[in-house]
Amino acid sequence: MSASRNRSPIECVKEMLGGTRVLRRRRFLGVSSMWLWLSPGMETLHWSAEPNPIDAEVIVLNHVNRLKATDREVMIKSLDGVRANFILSSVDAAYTWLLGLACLVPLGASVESRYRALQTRNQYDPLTDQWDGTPLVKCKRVRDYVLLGTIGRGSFGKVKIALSSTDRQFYAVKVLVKQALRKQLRVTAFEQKASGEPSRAVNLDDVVAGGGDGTVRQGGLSLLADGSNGAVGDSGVGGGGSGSRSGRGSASSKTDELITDLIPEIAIMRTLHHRNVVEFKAVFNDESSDRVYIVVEYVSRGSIMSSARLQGTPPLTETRCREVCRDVLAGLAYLHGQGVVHRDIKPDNLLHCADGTVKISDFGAAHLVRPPVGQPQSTPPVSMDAGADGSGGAGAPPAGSSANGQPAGPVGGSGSFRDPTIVAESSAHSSLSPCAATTPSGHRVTPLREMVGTPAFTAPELCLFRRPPAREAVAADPFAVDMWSVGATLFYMVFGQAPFLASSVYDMYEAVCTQELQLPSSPTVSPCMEHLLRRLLEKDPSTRLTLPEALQSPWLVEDTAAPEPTPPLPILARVFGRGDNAR
Ligand SMILES: Nc1ncnc2c1ncn2[C@@H]1O[C@H](COP(=O)(O)OP(=O)(O)OP(=O)(O)O)[C@@H](O)[C@H]1O
Repeated sequence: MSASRNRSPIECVKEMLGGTRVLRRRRFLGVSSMWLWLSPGMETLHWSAEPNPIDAEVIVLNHVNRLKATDREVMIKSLDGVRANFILSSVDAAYTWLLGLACLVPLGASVESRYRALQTRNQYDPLTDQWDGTPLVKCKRVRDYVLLGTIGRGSFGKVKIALSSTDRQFYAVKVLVKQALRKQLRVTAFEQKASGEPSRAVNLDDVVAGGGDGTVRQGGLSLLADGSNGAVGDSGVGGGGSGSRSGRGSASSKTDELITDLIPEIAIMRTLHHRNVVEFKAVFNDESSDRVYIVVEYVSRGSIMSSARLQGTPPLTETRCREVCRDVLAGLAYLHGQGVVHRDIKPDNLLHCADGTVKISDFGAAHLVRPPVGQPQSTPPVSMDAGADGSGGAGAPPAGSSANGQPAGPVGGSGSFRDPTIVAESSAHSSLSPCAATTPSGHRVTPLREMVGTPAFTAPELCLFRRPPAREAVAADPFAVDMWSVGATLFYMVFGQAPFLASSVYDMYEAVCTQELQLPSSPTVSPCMEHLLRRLLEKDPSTRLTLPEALQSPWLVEDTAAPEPTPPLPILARVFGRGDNAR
């Protein structure tokens, strides 16, 4: 029996969300290659020859009255008169799509398969399905999210795909192991002290470890922040959703506030809303398993590339690099406008949706250097150099914090809790609590820690051994570090290798700081792209291309001015019947 026959419908649906390359049969013109994918809400099927399509064709699955698979071909027909035939890469793939689609079309639709009767489609409920042989009811739950398979691994833990039992959509859940976080926050505390930032990290060790003061570990799951508007109750973690309700006292609430506020990834992500930035959904603190769960939008095609190897990765075409670069710069323009430096832009942290849109992910190294544009500063500025002896700066507490360095109440923008179990809400207006400082020009910034991000993509001014000049450079334009990373990422995408190669982390930092940039001879890139790469990878941040300049670079805009001719997409409805391809 082939692999796909063992797949549950929900696994087929997950594959359809990521999309696949297909040949589309056209009556007179043979076949044409295109991308086929399921919408995140699982209501419509789309196909297009182009990534980022504005004219993708669509079938509303609720209108489908016939599905048929024969060998590698899947035929879909709808009551609207739309009919489409797709040839998949294998018989298995065709069966996977048929089985997935069969769950999503009306029960009255006829579903024909040469291979097997599709009994499972009657009254299909994904929550009664199984994942990898385990019934969903037995899978671990985090509140309403049923944790399914692992889709990625990072330094703090795994990233899981999860199904929400409320809206029945997929999400990505980042599982942070508090032990790893605690180590990181200790480092942060040390760095804050070394850099003269007023350190709030005095409580972190106890807080993140849970139970450090003997009162916070109460064996329950709490929602720390969410991105929705609905009221939220408390429930637990466990098989079948029978979690225990935790009686959370003030110590636990305080723990939650501190975790939400002090894990920068959470504090920053919950304020962000942009089509090129992965959307935050919720965060839970599980006191019993020593984990924090961050729920975010599921980006179904995953990373655009893995940079696990420094060289030898198959490169992307220059055209695809341009599309990715446009999306990344649009996302970064938004982030920088919000006062956020990402600091870990690399191919692995750029995720692509089924329709080809690229989203910036992983805010684990992100830093808020100033309030969003247009938002008043809420604390008196502190001199960048103040407190270099570790005394905690000029004595001004961070925004939103009390004099003793504890967060002062809710950190959500509304300033009040909707529900006692919600510690803070996702809000575009949330005020974070950075430790502030001012540049000589009066621009308020937060000192940036050195040695963040990934060495091959890290800007020279963040390299540890160049500390004294680097600090000035970072203060002058803290956002320039992201522009370097965009340059290094673009280099990696087009050449399949990092701009500087080295055999150790130290050598890599040295190469980044001192080695001259050499472009490989193959593949050849356009002069405009070469110019952009060289300008982004300028070692001196004061002469490096800025984001507004990059957005105007000829390489990026040339294609907009004169788009490559693309043949109009054939609309099968015109061939086979009445068309209804409007989105
Ligand atoms: N929202 C998402 N949708 C789909 N896949 C995701 C999502 N978030 C993360 N992933 C996958 O998980 C991998 C690891 O995620 P992430 O980079 O957030 O973890 P991390 O611990 O921050 O990693 P790092 O060690 O690079 O800091 C990503 O490279 C990606 O493949």
